[in-house]
Amino acid sequence: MSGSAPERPGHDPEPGSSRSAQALGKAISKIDLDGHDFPPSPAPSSPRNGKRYALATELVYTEGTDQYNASSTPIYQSATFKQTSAGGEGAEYDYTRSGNPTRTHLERHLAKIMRAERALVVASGMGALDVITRLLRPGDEVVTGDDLYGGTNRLLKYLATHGEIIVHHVDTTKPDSIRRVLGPKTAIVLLETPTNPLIKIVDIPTIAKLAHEVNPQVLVAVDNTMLSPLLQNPLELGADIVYESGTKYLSGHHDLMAGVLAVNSSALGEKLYFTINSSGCGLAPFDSWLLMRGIKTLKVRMEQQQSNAQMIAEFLEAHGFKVRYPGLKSHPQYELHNSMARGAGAVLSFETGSNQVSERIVEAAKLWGISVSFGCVNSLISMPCRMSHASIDAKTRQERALPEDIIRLCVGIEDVDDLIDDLSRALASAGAIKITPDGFRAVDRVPSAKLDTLSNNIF
Ligand SMILES: Cc1ncc(COP(=O)(O)O)c(C=O)c1O
Ligand SMILES: N[C@@H](CCSC[C@H](N)C(=O)O)C(=O)O
Repeated sequence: MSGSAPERPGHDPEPGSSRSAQALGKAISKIDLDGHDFPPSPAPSSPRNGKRYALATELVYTEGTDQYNASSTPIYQSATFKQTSAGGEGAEYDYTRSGNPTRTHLERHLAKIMRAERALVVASGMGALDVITRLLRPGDEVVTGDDLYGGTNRLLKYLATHGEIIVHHVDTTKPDSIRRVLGPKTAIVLLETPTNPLIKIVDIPTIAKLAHEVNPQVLVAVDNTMLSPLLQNPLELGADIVYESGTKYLSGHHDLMAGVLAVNSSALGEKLYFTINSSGCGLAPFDSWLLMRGIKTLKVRMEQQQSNAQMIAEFLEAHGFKVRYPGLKSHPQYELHNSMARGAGAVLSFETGSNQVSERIVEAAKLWGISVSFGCVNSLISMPCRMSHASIDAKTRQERALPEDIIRLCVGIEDVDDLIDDLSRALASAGAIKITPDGFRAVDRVPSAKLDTLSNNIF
């Protein structure tokens, strides 16, 4: 029999028939068979051109230029690169401080996932902030928050003391308090959101717009360490520079230190690169390789950490603790956070009303390691005022209403029931809970006057 098969409603054309070929042709006309719409990976220049894969795919998909097609980009553990001519013309690399193939591969991969024109990697998160602050000149002003990572506060204090930089610490949850200090001398507005450790949310789009209106030269820099590019893209919210501690979620295993910077202006990217090359803080080849490896599992790690964190936050809140976590509807800036981010992250904090009780909880926990930092696959517990934020003096901590008893939980990927059991045991043995007919409740040690002050102060 010749000719096409008769059309039968509800049935697919027979495979191999010309009708089936037509249907296939129609379907695949929508498919970019040669992949022309997709940028190579890592994208060499502007990853914003053309079609993009979903982030989950982009995180793991990379193509290198390795001569043996190595699946994992090799570690170019070499300080120098031989040149083919005395003038070194045409050579991409000469010296690892200036550039290294493993680092370049990582930077291009990061530019793609951070939706940036250019990404740069340095030796630590503080190194990244240091590179940004080298843009400042004596007399310049920086506007920043009153709840900041301790190390950030320390570097800014150093610059104020030794670098003739004027630093304004204001409540960045209130754009009006930023407006009041913005002026012609403002060079950088430096934001953290959620803040570490009070988990306050800062409105990046409103503040960026405001700062650029008052002074178009202002650079809005956002520390995105608490969320990572998986959950928030500050460049798309109006920031000029985003930086992160790669020591945290991006690497995920607490086995390296790294800092990441990303921008959408090539001129700004060149300035930052100039400082990195001049000061020699570029990330080493081995750490670049290790960070590249960590990034591939960012999504699976972060999703598990975040879902564990949500359950732990709800557990603590349900038992009467005052919990700070943007995944809780009780967070006063829940809506604002969700307007900017795709998730709440995995860092939360809570108070007990007593330094001694907090100390006992931290020391009684077993699965929760007593450690600074966050973003690791293991769960961590800490008292910020004694640990990560100890470099902020006690008087300043008090002025900024940083509760001394605050406990920070940085949730890992373990089984959530094990984490909750371990925490419950620690709460019980520290005397932080009392038995009730329905189970247990937090012992209320917070004086009501203090609670009023706290609720006026966002919480
Ligand atoms: C929010 C935040 N930003 C920056 C840093 C600095 O990163 P690093 O320790 O990699 O220098 C940290 C922690 O150290 C941090 O918590
Ligand atoms: N001793 C260190 C403390 C690092 S804190 C690391 C991390 N940002 C956190 O918030 O836990 C220092 O003085 O910097």
